[in-house]
Amino acid sequence: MKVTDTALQDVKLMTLDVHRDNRGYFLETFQARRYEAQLPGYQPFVQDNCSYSARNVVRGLHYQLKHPQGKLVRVARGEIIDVTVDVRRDSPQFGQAQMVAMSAQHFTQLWVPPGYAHGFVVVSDDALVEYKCTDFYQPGDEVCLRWDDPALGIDWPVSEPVVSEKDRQGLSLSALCELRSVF
Ligand SMILES: Cc1cn([C@H]2C[C@H](O)[C@@H](COP(=O)(O)OP(=O)(O)O[C@H]3O[C@@H](C)C(=O)[C@@H](O)[C@H]3O)O2)c(=O)[nH]c1=O
Repeated sequence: MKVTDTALQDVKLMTLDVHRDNRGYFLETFQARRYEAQLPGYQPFVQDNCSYSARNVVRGLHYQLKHPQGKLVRVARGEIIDVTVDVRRDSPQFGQAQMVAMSAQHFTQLWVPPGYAHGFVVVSDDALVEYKCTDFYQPGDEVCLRWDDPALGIDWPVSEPVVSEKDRQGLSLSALCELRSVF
């Protein structure tokens, strides 16, 4: 497994080792000892998620305030542009966002540590996104950062986004700063 730094501290892009033979291929998508050694802020995973989306679907940007989740994200089918935003209280890179292209074809995986908001847009006909989480889903603790807040400077590669009602109601980064001061 090759681990590559990204523009955001502690967010890592992995390229998985693929073992091919005449039957097809095999790959390890998680191995506790190896990931523990290589992922900053690693904690054991307690939940596995999977979402299926059509082209132009935007999900995010989500995080949990009191129970932040680290996420190990993999695209099992299709292609996405993954977006992470540092929302860690007191972080010097607070509010910084980055886009990372990920596809099933390239066998990549992204480590999004606790304290980062996460989302993605589907840029293929459809996409199956699987991710492991280091804490349980707690809807009452979830914060939704508005995906298209201009303050984030994210140039989403989508002209007709399909967005949930919840995500349309997301908070701006400045509203988040006010919320931050409460906790
Ligand atoms: C996230 C989640 C949702 N749900 C339910 C709630 C709701 O009825 C339905 C759809 O939920 P959402 O609209 O929040 O799904 P979605 O927009 O796909 O939410 C996900 O977005 C990506 C970007 C992430 O990073 C994830 O952590 C998660 O927040 O599934 C669970 O039961 N468990 C979960 O862990």
